[in-house]
Amino acid sequence: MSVLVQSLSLLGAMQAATVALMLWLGVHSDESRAVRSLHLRASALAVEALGYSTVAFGHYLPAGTATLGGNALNLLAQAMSVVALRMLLGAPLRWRAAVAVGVIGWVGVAWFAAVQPDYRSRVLWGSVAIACNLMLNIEALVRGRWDNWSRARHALLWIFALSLLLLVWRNGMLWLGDTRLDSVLAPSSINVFWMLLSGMQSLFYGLGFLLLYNELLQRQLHVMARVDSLTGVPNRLALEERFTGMLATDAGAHAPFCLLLLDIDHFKSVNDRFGHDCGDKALKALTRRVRDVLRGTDMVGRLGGEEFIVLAPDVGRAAGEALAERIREAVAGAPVSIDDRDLPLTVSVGVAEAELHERDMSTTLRRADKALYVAKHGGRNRVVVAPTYAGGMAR
Ligand SMILES: Nc1nc2c(ncn2[C@@H]2O[C@H](COP(=O)(O)OP(=O)(O)OP(=O)(O)O)[C@@H](O)[C@H]2O)c(=O)[nH]1
Repeated sequence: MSVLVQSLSLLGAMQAATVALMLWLGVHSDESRAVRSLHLRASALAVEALGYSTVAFGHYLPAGTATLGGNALNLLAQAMSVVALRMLLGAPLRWRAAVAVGVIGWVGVAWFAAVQPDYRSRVLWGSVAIACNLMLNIEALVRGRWDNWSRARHALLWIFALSLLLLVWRNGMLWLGDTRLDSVLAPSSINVFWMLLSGMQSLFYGLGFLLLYNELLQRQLHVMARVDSLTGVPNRLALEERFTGMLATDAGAHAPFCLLLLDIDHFKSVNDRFGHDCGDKALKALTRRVRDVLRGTDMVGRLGGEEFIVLAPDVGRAAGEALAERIREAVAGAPVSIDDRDLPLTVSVGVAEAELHERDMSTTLRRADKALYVAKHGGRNRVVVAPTYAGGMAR
């Protein structure tokens, strides 16, 4: 079976153009870094498709166009891809390094094509430039936190490692093998394999890129779904997940932990007197005030409205009550400053120690809520501890 390199180039061009279209049209348009990186990668693929086309139609173009133009387009596409991947990963873009690699790569290729024609040296020079780009990609992938490792990162790393191997194989065959070639268009198994595999590599890289984008998006959504958009603290879902996690640890390690339910007193009057906007700022200020009292292991989150929850690990009923007192005093101790206005705030707190038979947050929350009700009816700005199942209401 014989395959023309030109036919494979045309196939490579069509593959790159198809993946480019998929990346362009497959995501909704917004100004996020991830979408911009995807569009940049799509543009790189479009440039790559042009590069393949110059090789495919090289015979119809003026002499030297396929070599000089094709390599220029290819190196440009590579530089764009490096920046795109780094943008997606949030790594420093290194676009100067990517452009420098492209320019130096192209000057070398042009030198060994026009000034001192030598096909093997030309390929070697171009390969070193491609290898530098691959190393920039690999560096972006392996930097950062290891708990960010994902299937997409592994897949991309494999694709880049195999691309490096392909470069080594091609140069090894050209320098050590018997075949003497003078062009990528010359009919030979080395050229056919090179063209076939490099075309597939850009296809796989495009798909790996999309996979990584998808994973990052899912991660972002996971985080967004657990943050209260007004105050920036964990929301109810995050609190429930943390509670369940603490319950599992508690069951294993027999360490007690407490849930504190905080409710701002007479918050309606803040909204009524100073407006909803001022009320929002008061909620943010209160969150900061509570955070300042807590240890690093405690978690404060917003249940909704003017209600907050504090989850305090390794804290029994007595220590939970003391913590709630500290929070109450910190809030009541000094007014919060909002728009040059000093606003006195107080909170009522219901405290409940989680019990081992409670399977999720709602049961403990119900007991804390009853304690909070008692605190509100006892005059507000106070702490009440919920009874254990066996005992009565504690003060
Ligand atoms: N600004 C602002 N107000 C909110 C938000 N969520 C809930 N509220 C307000 O919080 C107030 C809660 O009022 P109530 O449930 O009557 O409670 P309260 O006035 O704090 O009285 P007590 O809890 O009984 O001390 C209502 O006015 C809500 O509109 C919010 O996100 N922003």
